[in-house]
Amino acid sequence: MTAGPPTPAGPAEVAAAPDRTGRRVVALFGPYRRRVAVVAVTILLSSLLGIALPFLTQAIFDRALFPRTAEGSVGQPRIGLLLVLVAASIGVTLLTALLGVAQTWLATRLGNAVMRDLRDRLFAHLQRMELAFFTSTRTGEIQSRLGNDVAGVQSVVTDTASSILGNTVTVVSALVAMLVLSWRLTLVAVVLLPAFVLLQIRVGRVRRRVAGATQRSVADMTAITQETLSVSGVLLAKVFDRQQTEVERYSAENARQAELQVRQTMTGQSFFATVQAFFGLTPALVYLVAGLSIGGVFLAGGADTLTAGTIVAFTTLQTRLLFPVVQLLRVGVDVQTSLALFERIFEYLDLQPAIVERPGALDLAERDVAGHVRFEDVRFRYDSGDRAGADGTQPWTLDGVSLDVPAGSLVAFVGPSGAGKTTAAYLVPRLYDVDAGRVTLDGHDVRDLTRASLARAIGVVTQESYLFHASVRDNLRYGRPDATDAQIEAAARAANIHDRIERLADGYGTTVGERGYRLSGGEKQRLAIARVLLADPRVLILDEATSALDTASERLVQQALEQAMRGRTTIAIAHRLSTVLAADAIFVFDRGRVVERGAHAELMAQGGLYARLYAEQFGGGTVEARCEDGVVFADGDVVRHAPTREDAPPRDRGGPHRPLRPVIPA
Ligand SMILES: Nc1ncnc2c1ncn2[C@@H]1O[C@H](COP(=O)(O)OP(=O)(O)OP(=O)(O)O)[C@@H](O)[C@H]1O
Repeated sequence: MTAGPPTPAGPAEVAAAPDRTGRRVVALFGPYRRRVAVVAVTILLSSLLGIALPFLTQAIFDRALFPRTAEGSVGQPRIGLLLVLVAASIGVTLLTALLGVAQTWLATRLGNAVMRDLRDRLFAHLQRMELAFFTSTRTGEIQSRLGNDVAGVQSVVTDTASSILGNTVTVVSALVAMLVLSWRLTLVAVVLLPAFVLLQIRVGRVRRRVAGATQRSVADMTAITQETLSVSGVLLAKVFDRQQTEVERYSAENARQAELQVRQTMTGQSFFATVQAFFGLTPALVYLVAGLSIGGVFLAGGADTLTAGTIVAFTTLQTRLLFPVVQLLRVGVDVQTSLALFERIFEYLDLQPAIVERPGALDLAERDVAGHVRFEDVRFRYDSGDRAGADGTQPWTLDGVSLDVPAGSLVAFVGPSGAGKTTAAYLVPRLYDVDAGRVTLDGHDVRDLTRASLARAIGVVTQESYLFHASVRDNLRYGRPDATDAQIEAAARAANIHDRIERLADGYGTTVGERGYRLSGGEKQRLAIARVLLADPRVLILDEATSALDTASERLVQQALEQAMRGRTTIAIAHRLSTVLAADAIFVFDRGRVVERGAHAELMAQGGLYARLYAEQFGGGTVEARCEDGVVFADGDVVRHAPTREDAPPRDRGGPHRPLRPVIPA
């Protein structure tokens, strides 16, 4: 079974392995070891310089400003030494600032390189995922992981490493310096630190859980926005007057998210306030303990070392400790929070694409492809969660389909809606893979061919013609990137769209697609046909669906298709009379099986399902195609639906009146 999204490990499963996630995050920096080393050295240098300052301060106080004489009293200030020490302090401060700039530059570049790799990897990985993954995942969810989740870890990746390193070095060196100055005072200053670290780990865990929920809510909101604010979504909401419902749906999720954001931000705030308060109060405690020990009340023996300079230097160091300690505790929490986001990103990176190229796959040269397609006892089912049968298995969507499409022939797939025609056609370019049996191209199992050679050999024109937000020219060139302007124009002429393009404001340079010029369904389809003509595949898969076309462009599309089919193997999911009449073979699908096969006349003679469909869908040979706005008759007449009321008499457009049958989508 290849269809359906491969299931990633559930959140609980992933959450159980934070170490593994952490290791994977560290591994992201792997390719940049040298840059990491350079950043580490600059951080080390600037932290050490930072620690040098309090010692200079101590020297300024004890040796330059208030030097002790041999007798133990305070002597005259030593101006020469004072100048040297002040100059050194200024030098150290300036150097630290310069190093800070360099360090920020290096660390930002490093972090952004890692982020760039992560986004590239994720995007490339998603491109490799099979169609089934996208049909079963909300677009907004995918966009949110690539956008919001990756953006959410950005600051952690760009800042955390240097923050952890820088602050750790500062904390450790400050502690060492404080111990050198006075181990007794150091004890007072750090007595609660271990408790804070333990608490921080707990806070981080809670924050991580909240962050996971927040990101899921962000993804839900992106999905709602994407679904409802797209052109189709807005159109649907307007025609059913459901805009208020959509507003309420958005609003409910929005409220949930706002609450989660507040919870996420507030988790641990009181903890951080406590830490801050403790460190803020410590200098006072230090003065007290120092005073008591100098007075001999407390910490006997401390008086010798506790000079004014030492106490000033010590409290300077201790205040300097506050910021990095709080930063480290915060970073610890941030890292845990970001693990929740990383888990969501890795979850996608861990998805195994179900349809991949076999090692040593055959690269069929374009000129060697004849275009002979065969289905051999093919079985396939979607992993859609549809109701299973009594034996627990889902019914087959295609159940033992065998058929032969000789090179250069035109075959038509017909059958009731949902019979499996599109599914069968999609197995040829490997949009899905068979579960049993095989599909071959010129005798090679399609799974043994390289993706590139298969894509070169097979062209697909789907019901919905998708255009990118780009110029007409670039959209057409998607079919053959090296096509010349002359080739593009020739393809457009063959697809009956050249004249229309010429009438657009900027001709071939006009932007179409997503937010570009709105082309009609028929025009888009003709552009899609021109695109496939440019690619010039040996095999053409064609979903003819005419129900989305208007009668005016139907004839133009039909002519374009005739061009496209010429000289290549064509598998048409047929909705036109002319196609079934011209087909070398017709395969009639019903509930996943081919129930009838043969040319039109043979099938009519059998008087089975085809004969019935022919009577219904093609009006027994009078209807060429049923379109969005009416019916095109075989003799070229067009009858449109009444524009407003269903029961109004049909308007005649250039032909004799005929009773209008309801449009039956095939
Ligand atoms: N992505 C999917 N996931 C799950 N089930 C699907 C998916 N696509 C199609 N199906 C189901 O598979 C069956 C065959 O669908 P298919 O689109 O191949 O039919 P069809 O004959 O081409 O119909 P139509 O003429 O209406 O396009 C249907 O029951 C359909 O609901």
